[in-house]
Amino acid sequence: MFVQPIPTLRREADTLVILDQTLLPFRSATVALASLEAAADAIRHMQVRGAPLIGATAAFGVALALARGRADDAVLEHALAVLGATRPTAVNLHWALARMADVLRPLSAPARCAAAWAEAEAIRADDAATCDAIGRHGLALIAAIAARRPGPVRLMTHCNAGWLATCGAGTALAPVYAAQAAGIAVEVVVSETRPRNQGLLTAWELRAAGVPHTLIADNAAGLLLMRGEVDLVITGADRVAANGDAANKVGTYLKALAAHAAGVPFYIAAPHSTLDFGCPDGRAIPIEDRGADEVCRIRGLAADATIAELSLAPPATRAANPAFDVTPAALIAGIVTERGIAAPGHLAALYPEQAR
Ligand SMILES: CSC[C@@H](O)[C@@H](O)C(=O)COP(=O)(O)O
Repeated sequence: MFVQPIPTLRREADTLVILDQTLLPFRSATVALASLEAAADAIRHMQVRGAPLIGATAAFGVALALARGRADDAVLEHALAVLGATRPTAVNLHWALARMADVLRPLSAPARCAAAWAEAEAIRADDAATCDAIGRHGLALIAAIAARRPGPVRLMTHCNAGWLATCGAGTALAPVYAAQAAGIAVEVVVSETRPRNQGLLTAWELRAAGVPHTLIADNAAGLLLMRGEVDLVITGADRVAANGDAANKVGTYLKALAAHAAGVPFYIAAPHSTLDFGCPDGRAIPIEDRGADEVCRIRGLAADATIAELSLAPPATRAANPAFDVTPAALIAGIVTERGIAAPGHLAALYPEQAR
């Protein structure tokens, strides 16, 4: 089982201790969240991020709400509503809250608090096990390429779908860590992922794990794919529709298009909590619009080692910031799940109970 070098979240007494991802890759620090509002803010402001981790944090957010006073219906429903409105695209958020609601609604108020902590912890543990299973299935893709030719397998990814985004090994990076454990050489091409630069988080975790990697500007991905410098692309997802269309961090679609044109297989790695059979196709997936500030400003480490923010654009520049895009199923070679790899249109066969 993959062990996170620093837990992305953990319960400590009646608080939730998270690794604050807004400080990475510059500084690694944890923060203790003690209330519903603190948990909701941590999700909104991306102190925690990545679809599975957002879901787990929301589950613990419900426990925090119930631990702070009365655990009656009004408190529970308020917590579910506040957390449910934090970020719109990752369906894991709604999946986790629905799981909490199913367990907690039938209980009496006095029984709810302990049950909420227990269920949140179960969601955390399930996610860790799920990531390991995704790693095992994705490893087969990497091993097949390694068996065909000498040299390291060259894998491209986008955003951060590693351990930082989950409670375990990650989704897209779980096969990379599994390959490393199996002694198969892998090199990862990491795209920067403007505007929030989650690719820098990927570079940070790969560096710590000793996995060779190269950071590229997002716009360099097409050239590398066209030149045959990449063997396969694997990204995570925030929501996969019933037909296999997959929403992920903005820029994923362009990589899938370029991979398709270059004949390079493009895979999505996603757990059951990311599958939304209620969405018939990608057009029904809500796309988060974040503030223009994220496009017009940039954070970095200043010469005095403080984290500094700089303006990139002239004042009052109008900027749009759609945070996700949708890759059509036709561009996806397969979806790597904890139950195996499915062709995008065949997810229901792997998850009949969810598809019903
Ligand atoms: C295992 S995480 C998969 C996705 O959640 C990830 O690729 C992504 O898009 C994260 O977006 P973020 O905005 O950083 O939460």
